[in-house]
Amino acid sequence: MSAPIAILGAGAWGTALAIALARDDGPVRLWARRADHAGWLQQSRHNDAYLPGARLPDSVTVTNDLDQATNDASVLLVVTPAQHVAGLLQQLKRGDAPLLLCAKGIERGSGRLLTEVARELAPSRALAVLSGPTFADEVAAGKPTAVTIASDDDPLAASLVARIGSPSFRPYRSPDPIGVEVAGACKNVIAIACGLAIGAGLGENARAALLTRGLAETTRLGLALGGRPETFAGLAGLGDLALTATSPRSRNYALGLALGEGATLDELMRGRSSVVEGAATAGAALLRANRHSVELPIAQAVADIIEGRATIRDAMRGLLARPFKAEG
Ligand SMILES: NC(=O)C1=CN([C@@H]2O[C@H](COP(=O)(O)OP(=O)(O)OC[C@H]3O[C@@H](n4cnc5c(N)ncnc54)[C@H](O)[C@@H]3O)[C@@H](O)[C@H]2O)C=CC1
Ligand SMILES: O=C(CO)COP(=O)(O)O
Repeated sequence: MSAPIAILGAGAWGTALAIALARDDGPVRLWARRADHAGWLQQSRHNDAYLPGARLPDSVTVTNDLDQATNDASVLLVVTPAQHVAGLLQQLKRGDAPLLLCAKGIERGSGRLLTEVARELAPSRALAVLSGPTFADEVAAGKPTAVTIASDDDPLAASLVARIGSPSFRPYRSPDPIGVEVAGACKNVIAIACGLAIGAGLGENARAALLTRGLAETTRLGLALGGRPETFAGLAGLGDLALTATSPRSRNYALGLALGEGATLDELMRGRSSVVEGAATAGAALLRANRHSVELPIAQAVADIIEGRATIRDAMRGLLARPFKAEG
């Protein structure tokens, strides 16, 4: 029997990962923040609030007790929204089980990548990052999916691939956690921009241009932070962008689409429980990029719209008025 895997966060993605990783030979523990939610999940085996239609296998135990979830676990998957990762890590006891960071975002206010947050708050633990084109409902349904697992520690990445991989959930190893993180965080911002373009009637040419130039600016930021160029053409880069920035099933793209069609951010966020990571990451990515003198025009436009500094029309006009330059 393998050691338990702990999945910290019982939203759509944590639930889908629990289902994908459940095996007869190794228990999975799923930690939910709220006791009532944990109790309901454990009893009903369904997560109607975040992933309707999926069923938790019997080898998954749900708890809201963090110590119980993490005790003796071989690895802790961190699957809360990015802005809550620091809060979660602060509650973790010291330990040496590695962290596999599965959230996609950059910390608002500090501009920190999640590996940087984890290095500061959980210094005793080895780190890896999981990212890629992964709609949670498809993973939960066992549809074929490929992801990147990246770590500076190659034996750790290899052991995670061996434990997590299956014919329908195929992890590829990468030595570039920084590139993978930057790609996964920024694709949400670019997806908002692509939704905005379609919602505002600018057309599919405009969306393709935003997607491509969005990947170029993401790559610039990633390289400035120490990432590798090939990562941005991989699953966590182009792969996830192709999925998220073209599908109304993406929450980020759908937010942009609705804003472009005239809804207000207030209307779209009011009473909402599911996360739209790109809304917070747009400003956080800019903050980080400014420190490295990297220009992110598309993220700037998205942040200006989301943070109320520009109308969609003015922000898009600003992008179109930029000087012509060499591609790259
Ligand atoms: N849903 C998806 O298809 C995928 C999501 N992700 C990433 O996984 C992360 C989690 O997303 P989802 O599971 O989709 O979220 P979700 O929108 O389904 O659920 C939100 C989750 O956040 C939790 N939460 C709210 N406030 C919190 C707090 N203060 N502290 C801790 N947790 C809190 C809620 O309890 C809930 O579990 C995000 O970074 C997302 O980008 C990555 C790949 C796929
Ligand atoms: O990260 C995702 C797919 O890879 C999910 O995207 P959304 O958060 O935009 O729904």
